[in-house]
Amino acid sequence: MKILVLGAHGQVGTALCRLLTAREFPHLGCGSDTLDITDFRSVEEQLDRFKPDCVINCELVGDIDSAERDRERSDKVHREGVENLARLCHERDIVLFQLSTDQVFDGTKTTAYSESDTPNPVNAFGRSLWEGEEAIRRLWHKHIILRTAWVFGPDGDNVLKRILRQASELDVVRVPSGQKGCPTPALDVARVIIAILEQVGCDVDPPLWGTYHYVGSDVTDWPTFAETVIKAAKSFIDVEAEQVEAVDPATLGETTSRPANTELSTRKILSTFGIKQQAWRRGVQDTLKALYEPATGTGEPVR
Ligand SMILES: NC(=O)C1=CN([C@@H]2O[C@H](COP(=O)(O)OP(=O)(O)OC[C@H]3O[C@@H](n4cnc5c(N)ncnc54)[C@H](OP(=O)(O)O)[C@@H]3O)[C@@H](O)[C@H]2O)C=CC1
Ligand SMILES: Cc1cn([C@H]2C[C@H](O)[C@@H](COP(=O)(O)OP(=O)(O)O[C@H]3O[C@@H](C)C(=O)[C@@H](O)[C@H]3O)O2)c(=O)[nH]c1=O
Repeated sequence: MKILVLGAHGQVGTALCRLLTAREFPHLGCGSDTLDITDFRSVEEQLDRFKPDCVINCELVGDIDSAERDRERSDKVHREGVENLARLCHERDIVLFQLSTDQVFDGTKTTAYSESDTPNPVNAFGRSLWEGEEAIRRLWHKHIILRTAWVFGPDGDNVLKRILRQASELDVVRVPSGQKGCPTPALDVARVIIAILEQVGCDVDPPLWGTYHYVGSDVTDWPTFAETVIKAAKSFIDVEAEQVEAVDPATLGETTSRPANTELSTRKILSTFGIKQQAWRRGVQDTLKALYEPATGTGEPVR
């Protein structure tokens, strides 16, 4: 199977390309410098040049606050770009693997969201990704939409790295209160993508196309995540921070509302593909090793 990875220089894209190389999958990774998803002509040309069997879209523009400030940009990448991609994949019979987000849900549920729960995004970011998902469902049945959340890892920028920066400089690490979710190591997302691809590539009957959730176990909040990171980091670096404080998100510069609870259920991915959730705490250890012991960290921890 020949694979085209879009967003190849991001957290998930980097981990994925590394794994694809290690497992000898023929693939091509493109960053925004080589392929801008909003340049419809270039996307078409690249598909016709490389002729992939599968496109994995790991693109993401900005974050939740920047998507709110520049809705047009967010719509262009997450909705229009994805819609175009789905149309082109349909025309060429290419499997489309799209990553999506917990932010499609409104957070009012008190238990975990399953794939059959109806999305109701509360911010522009979640809305544009949800509309991108819907375009795929409308246009091309040979797709996998994989929703994940709170992604962290050694590559790119993320909350874990922000916490480490604060912890090495300040006495108190401040993180947002009032949000529950499931942190997910980027490397685990990459492994899950490959595990799914290996199975959908086998022409199983009934077909396994559709929407799935994968997140790390178990559900937590930012203060608990920060405490875990700081405790683990003490084995690797000098840590100043003695305390984690949960604060009003607005005081950290958050200008956009986030859902209060985005716990995602992973029952469907387990029952369909046999993919088990991994503990995010393990991912914290692995990430710290990859950051501070790069010579011993292979990027693919042994489980
Ligand atoms: N990060 C998270 O917490 C979560 C992520 N996800 C999903 O996982 C996926 C990967 O996320 P993650 O790896 O963290 O994202 P990153 O922000 O780390 O990487 C996204 C990549 O997308 C590329 N990109 C942005 N705009 C364009 C464009 N117009 N054309 C082509 N490429 C573009 C950027 O490329 P370049 O660097 O070359 O500019 C960037 O490297 C996303 O689809 C996202 O929806 C879901 C839930 C949570
Ligand atoms: C800038 C800053 C933010 N924060 C807060 C803001 C936010 O509530 C939390 C997480 O920040 P993030 O940058 O991950 O962004 P945020 O945009 O909240 O997170 C989301 O990203 C998108 C892509 C998703 O799909 C979600 O699953 C989720 O991971 O950290 C700090 O604690 N310290 C800081 O210095």
